[in-house]
Parts: sequence; structure tokens; C-alpha cells
Amino acid sequence: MSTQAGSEVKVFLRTRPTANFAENLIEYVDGQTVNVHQKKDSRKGVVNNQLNSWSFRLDGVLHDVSQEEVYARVGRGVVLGAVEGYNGTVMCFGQTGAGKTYTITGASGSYQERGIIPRAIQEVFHEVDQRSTHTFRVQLSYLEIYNESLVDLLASLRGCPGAGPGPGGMAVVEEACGGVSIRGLSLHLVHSEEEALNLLFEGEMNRIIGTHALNKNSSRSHCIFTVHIESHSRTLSEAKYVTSKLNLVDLAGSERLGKIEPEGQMLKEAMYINKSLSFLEQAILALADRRRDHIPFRQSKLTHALKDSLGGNCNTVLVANIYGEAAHVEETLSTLRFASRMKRVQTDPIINQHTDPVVRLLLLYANRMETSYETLSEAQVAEVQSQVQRFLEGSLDEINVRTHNLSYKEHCQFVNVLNRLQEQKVKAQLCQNYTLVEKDQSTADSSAAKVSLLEGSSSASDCLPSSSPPPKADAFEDFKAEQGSEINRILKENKVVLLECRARLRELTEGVNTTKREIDSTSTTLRQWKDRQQSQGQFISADGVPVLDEAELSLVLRLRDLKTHYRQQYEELHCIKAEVNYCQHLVDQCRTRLLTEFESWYNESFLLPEEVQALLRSGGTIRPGLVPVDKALSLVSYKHSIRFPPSATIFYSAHNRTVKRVGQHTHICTPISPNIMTTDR
Ligand SMILES: Nc1ncnc2c1ncn2[C@@H]1O[C@H](COP(=O)(O)OP(=O)(O)OP(=O)(O)O)[C@@H](O)[C@H]1O
Repeated sequence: MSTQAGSEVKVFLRTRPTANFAENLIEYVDGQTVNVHQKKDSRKGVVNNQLNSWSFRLDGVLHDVSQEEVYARVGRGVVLGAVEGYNGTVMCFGQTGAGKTYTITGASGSYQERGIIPRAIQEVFHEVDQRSTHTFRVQLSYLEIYNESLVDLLASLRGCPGAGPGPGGMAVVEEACGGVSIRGLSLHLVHSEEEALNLLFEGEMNRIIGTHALNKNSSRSHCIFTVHIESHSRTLSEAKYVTSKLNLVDLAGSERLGKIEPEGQMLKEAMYINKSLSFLEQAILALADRRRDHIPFRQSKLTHALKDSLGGNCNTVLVANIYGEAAHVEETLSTLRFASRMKRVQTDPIINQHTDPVVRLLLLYANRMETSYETLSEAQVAEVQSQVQRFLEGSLDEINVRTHNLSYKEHCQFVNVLNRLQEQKVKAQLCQNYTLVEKDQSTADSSAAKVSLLEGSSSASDCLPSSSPPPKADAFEDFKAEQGSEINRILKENKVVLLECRARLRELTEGVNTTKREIDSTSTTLRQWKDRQQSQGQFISADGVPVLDEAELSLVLRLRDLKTHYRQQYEELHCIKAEVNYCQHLVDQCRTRLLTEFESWYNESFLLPEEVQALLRSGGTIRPGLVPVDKALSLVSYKHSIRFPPSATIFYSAHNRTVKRVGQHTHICTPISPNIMTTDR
């Protein structure tokens, strides 16, 4: 099993550009050292003009650098490692508005300013194309953790309409190998960079953002975009294959409550954010202390979900984002303290290598037949595959591929394979309860990869309540009748208005069609009348002017009225269509809000550890949450002056498709002819 030399988590500092950078307080020494000076607090009775100073040593300082350079220094190594089979994590941490989302995702809609995720996607598919000796399977998932609720940002793309995360809802579950996975989170198989970008933009549209004093598009949640990579050798007899998980994490911004005094929903969100970040700090402190053997991962959804991504078997890189103005020096200090703790965490990545039981079985079978794997006939391969398939489906109790007279060594191998398949069978049965968006089931092993055999043990966590929560369907009915009654009432009202609008749209469409038919028939009659007149000769007045007869005149006037009426009706139709779209949008927003609120309420009422519940109690009763503001509305102004490289077309076409699909009235960007290449690939 290959390993990369164990080392510490890599930590970089990145600054948000500002004209008021506090040069006298923040000092970059040699590209790796940051000195921070802070005035002593006069309220604490200390002389005001004295300074406290701290020095932090990091792996790099990214001040005034392009997105491309950030990716090259922070992301590329981790991404290439993931293609090789090493787990990787890139995580952005810092105060609200410091540039975490800009770093990890980039400025939506701008190719030049795209962040680490789109660049990582591009790199992965570039590598897949280059490595012709292997076949790759790339899957994506996009998880949001909002107020201690797990949200699938790609749920709108689930394969089967109406399929939810299953009766148990979404949960972090521990895997037999020590890793974690998210039960109920949809996994999407992608075959190209563009398909992957489509999913990224789709997820971005669904993120919960709010307006904050320091950031008008502030992420109010933690988001984890994961690229799952599996690679098999094209050599048929090679039973070994590798898998890896690349987590790209945008943490919600830490903030001092006293500074901006949020209230209502904002306060509740801030409390959840700060609490989960403080649990993250506790986990990091424990990880950095080599004498500790218990790491409190299960204290929050965030730490639990990141259990296998914060060091250990993972190449981990942290970007500490700061907003280097004097007013934020305290936040800068606390970000740097977090960063230097994180830097002490050990990593010990290994290539995640597995053995494909089907190939193993085929090798054994070939041995028994005294032939080689490569010379097995199609019928022989099909026989083994069919047995495995039926065994996994449960219609065959035993696998028997001519395994009589096995040597002791072969017998051990056979038992191993059977155990592995039995494990898969159990997992596959569990999987049936959950949605797994799998279009391609060609690799039997990966079909069941997301559900832990230790599922039972996760509920035995010492932090989780012991009594089992009520079924979600029942709880949802209760919620709609009580805490969620107001938003449910609004949803119902909006639905009624939507239905009325749709009825008016139908009526008007019929009216427009009737008028159009009348126009056509009147035009025909008028044309026929004119033809007849022409054949009979036109009647001319005494002054020599052609005279219309009364019937013809009435037809002309009728046609004019009909056309005026048609125009009016058409305009009205246009308005009512916009109205229907708007109402539909509101209904969708209400529905999302009802569900988000329900998830928060359900978690708070039944799933949260008692200590967290106690903390939230002071935050007051449940209030309707923020309607997810569509990030498309905040899409940046596009830089039409820039000319793009060909790869930008993929980026823009994925972006535009998502925006159009969601039906936003937003500025859609169009790539300009790719004449001049930038330095980006
Ligand atoms: N390096 C940078 N270059 C240009 N603009 C930046 C940079 N960093 C941040 N910004 C801008 O600053 C604003 C805030 O950045 P961003 O939304 O990424 O912050 P954040 O840390 O994710 O905040 P929050 O925690 O509130 O979500 C955005 O308008 C972003 O475009």
C-alpha cells in the first residue's frame, strides 16, 4: 500500500484585497511569516499606545495573488494526489466576508475568477484523459450543513422524482474502514468537465445565503463539495483498484456577535455557525495533541462529516482567509491562531487500494480451469458474473464456481472473496433504503460504497439522544399544524393564487387563439372579396377615386379592430405568463423554506445533543428561516472586455445552462470568441 511521507496539514494565508490594509498592524516577513500587532486595550487599564505582537509561521502567504496562483499553490497537489488514490481536503476558514467562497468557488460566472473547485474539476478530467492505462469513475456530491441540518444541494437532480433521502433522513455514518459517509446524500456520476460544472452551478443555486453587514452574499452554512474518484487498471486480471475522496470545503464565516449584533434568524444562524466552528477548533486541538486518543468528532455535524478529512489519511490544506483592515484585526488574530493549531495536525495519507472480488473470483476460477484469466471465454466470465450478481441480489445463496479440491491458499482466497461479497450484499440491501444516483452500475463494488456496516454504532454515539425520533412523515404533519403553521398557510395561499393565475393564463391563451382564428378567417374573406371585385372591375367615384363598397369597408374595419384586440390580448398574455412564473417561484421558495424550517425543528427537537439544545434555547422559538436567496441574482457583472481560452466555453456553457434551467432573469454571460489565450489552461 503506497503512502506519502507523513507531514503536517499545510496552511496558507489569503487576504481579501482592500485599500485600507492595516500595514502597521499586519506584517508579512518572508512569504511565510506573519506578524500581527494589536493595540493594548485601554479599557483593561493598560497604556493605550503599547502594542501586543504575535508571530505566525505558515506554509505560504497569498497576498495580492491571482486565483490561478492560489490554485497552483494550494489545490493542484491535493487534486493530483486524489487522482492517484490519496484522499484530499482543501478547506477555507475565516471571518465573514474574508473571501472563503471567492477562494473555493470563485466569482460565479467569471472564468478568470473561478476558484479552486472549477479548477480542480478541470484538472481531474484532464488527468483522466491523459491516463489511458486506467478507467476512471468520477462521482460528485454537494453537502450543506445549515443550522445543524444536513442538506443535499443536488437533491433537485435526484434520479427518481419524489425520492428523498430515505426514511431515516440524512445522517453522517461511520464506515468499516474508519471513514465517514453521508447516508442519503445523492452521488452523481459524471463523465466530463462540463457535466461536473453543471452540478457545481446547480448546487450553488441552492445554497443558503443571506445579507450580512460585511458581505452582501454571505454563506450562512458550511458546504462540502466532494469528488469521489475510482480508478481501475485496464489490465483485466488486475484485481486491485483505488478510490479517493476530494473534499473542497467552504466553511461559514466566524463572527463576533457583539460586533454586529445580529437578531432573529441571523442570530440563530450565527449561534449555530459559531458553535460548530468552536467544536471544529476543539477537534483540531485534540488532533494536534498527539497524546490524545479521543477526538470529539461527534459533537457536531460538521466535525463528524469531516472526521476523515482533517488530517490522518488525507492530504489536508487549510486556507485561512483574512480581511486585513484595522477594524478586523481581532478576527485576523483568531483566524491565524486557528491556522497555527491546524498546522500542527499530522497527516498520514495512504493510497486507498482495494481488491475487486469479482476479478479475484475470476482469477481463482481460471486457476481451477488451468487456464489464464485472459483466455477465459465470454461464457465462462458470464457464468461467474451471473453467480455474483444473483448472490448480491439474494436469489442465489451460495457461490460455487468449481471450487472443489482447492489448495489451502486458494481456499483462504475464496473465503476472503466470499466475505467481501457478503459484506457487499448487506450494504446493497441497506442501500435500497437510500437514494443513490447511480447511472452506471458496472463496478459491483462501488454500488454499495456509501452505507456503513457500522450504521448501528453511529446511533450509539454518546452525544446523540437515546430515544428514537418519531417518523419524519408524522413529525412533518405536526410541524405544519404547529410551529410551521404560518409558513404552511402562506404556502397554501400562494398555491391558490398560482392556480388562479394559471386558470387566467389558460383562458387568455384560448382568447388569443380565438382572435387569431378570426383574424385569419376575416383576412381570407377580405382577400376573396377583393379578388372578386378585381375580376368585376373596381368602382371609381366621379372624382376618379376608387370606392370601397360597404361590405368590404366593414371587413377592413373588423380586421383592424381584431388586430388591435389581438395585440392587447397578447400583451396581457405576456404579463400573465410572467405572473405565473413569479407565483411559481414564490411557491417553490415557500416550500423550500417550510422544509428547511422543518429540518431545523426536527433536528433541534429530536436529534441534537442536549448541550446544544440548551444553548439554542436562549435563541428563542423557531422562526421561519431565510428564504434561500438565489445566488444567481448576485452573479457578477461579466467582463466582456476579456477574451477567453477554449476551455472557458465549457465553463460558460455549463453556467448559462444552469441559470437558464433555474429560470432566473439574470444577466447571462456569453463567452467571446476565444482568440486570445490567457495563461489558464
Ligand atoms: N481575493 C479576492 N479578490 C477579489 N475579490 C475578493 C477576494 N476575496 C474576496 N473578495 C470579494 O469579497 C466579497 C466577500 O467574499 P466572500 O463571499 O468570498 O467571503 P466569505 O468569506 O465567503 O464570506 P461569508 O463567510 O460571509 O460567506 C465578495 O464580493 C468577493 O468577491
